[in-house]
Amino acid sequence: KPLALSGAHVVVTGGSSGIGKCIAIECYKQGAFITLVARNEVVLCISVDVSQDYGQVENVMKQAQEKLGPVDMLVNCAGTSLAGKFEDLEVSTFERLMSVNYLGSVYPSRAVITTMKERRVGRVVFVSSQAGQLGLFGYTAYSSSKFAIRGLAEALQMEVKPYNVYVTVAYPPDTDTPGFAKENQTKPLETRLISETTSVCKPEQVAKQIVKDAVQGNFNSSIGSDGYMLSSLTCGMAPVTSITEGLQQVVTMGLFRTIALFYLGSFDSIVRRCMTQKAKLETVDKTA
Ligand SMILES: NC(=O)C1=CN([C@@H]2O[C@H](COP(=O)(O)OP(=O)(O)OC[C@H]3O[C@@H](n4cnc5c(N)ncnc54)[C@H](OP(=O)(O)O)[C@@H]3O)[C@@H](O)[C@H]2O)C=CC1
Ligand SMILES: CCCCCCCCCCCCCCCC(=O)[C@@H](N)CO
Repeated sequence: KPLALSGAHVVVTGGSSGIGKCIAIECYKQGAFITLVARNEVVLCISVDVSQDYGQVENVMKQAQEKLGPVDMLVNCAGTSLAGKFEDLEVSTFERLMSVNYLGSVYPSRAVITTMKERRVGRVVFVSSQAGQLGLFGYTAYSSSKFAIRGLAEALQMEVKPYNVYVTVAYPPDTDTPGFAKENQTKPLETRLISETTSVCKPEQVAKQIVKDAVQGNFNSSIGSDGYMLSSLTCGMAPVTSITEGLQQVVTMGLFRTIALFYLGSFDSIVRRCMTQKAKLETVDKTA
């Protein structure tokens, strides 16, 4: 049964910018009471780093529940990205992305889940990425933190389903946000060229889709035809929301794997081309 957003209490982490901000606005439009959680302070916002200390996060959730009542829907959207070759990324970057993207989703969820189970009401939304469905050049640190979210979500969904609590994992493509602009400042050429396979989405559009899927209790939330293909192809042992979804996965699997092989071939050739290009430039530099 869909969750009625009118009068519901929705907590959005990462709600001060980009996709999270748009999700908050979308839920507000549908009549929900909103708590925003981020480090910077904006309207109606509680300031906390979601990845630092569990006690702090638990406190923030308590505060939010005292003000606006029990949380009906939690959207874990706080996250960050840094692209670079494996050998160029600092080890501390791996730790930071895992903290913010993975633990930053564990803490808020852990703080609200007991009440959701008791009330037999709730939605927990995780914002992964298309880069959480396949590993790409430049995303050794980012992709792993986004893959981790999927494992968490699958295990949690199996635990809480009998309590009428539903988990959604969203896999957005590149989306036009301040975070995306920042990521692009240091993105390797290979990563940029490969990512240009899919077009850049508007955050409002991504937010609308995520809210819709969360309200309906869909485990998977994706956007566009490549998003649809990726989700179908990588369904693995993910929970299935409807018979139609399951049938579609079964029927399309072979076809989508075939298409994927062509994409993989083109990604490898992009990487190879960039490598020979760089080698050429280096010999030119040396002879000059
Ligand atoms: N834009 C894109 O191309 C895509 C983004 N995504 C994912 O969507 C989510 C949102 O991305 P986007 O809108 O681009 O990001 P932005 O960088 O625009 O916004 C990130 C939000 O997260 C908050 N945040 C970051 N770190 C922390 C922290 N440690 N504690 C609390 N809040 C934090 C920021 O607030 P503050 O700085 O105030 O703390 C801000 O509100 C991320 O998880 C990202 O990985 C997925 C696919 C594509
Ligand atoms: C049948 C198979 C179809 C295959 C299509 C494959 C397309 C792959 C493109 C992946 C782009 C990566 C987006 C990462 C966005 C992100 O999370 C960052 N921008 C965050 O800032």
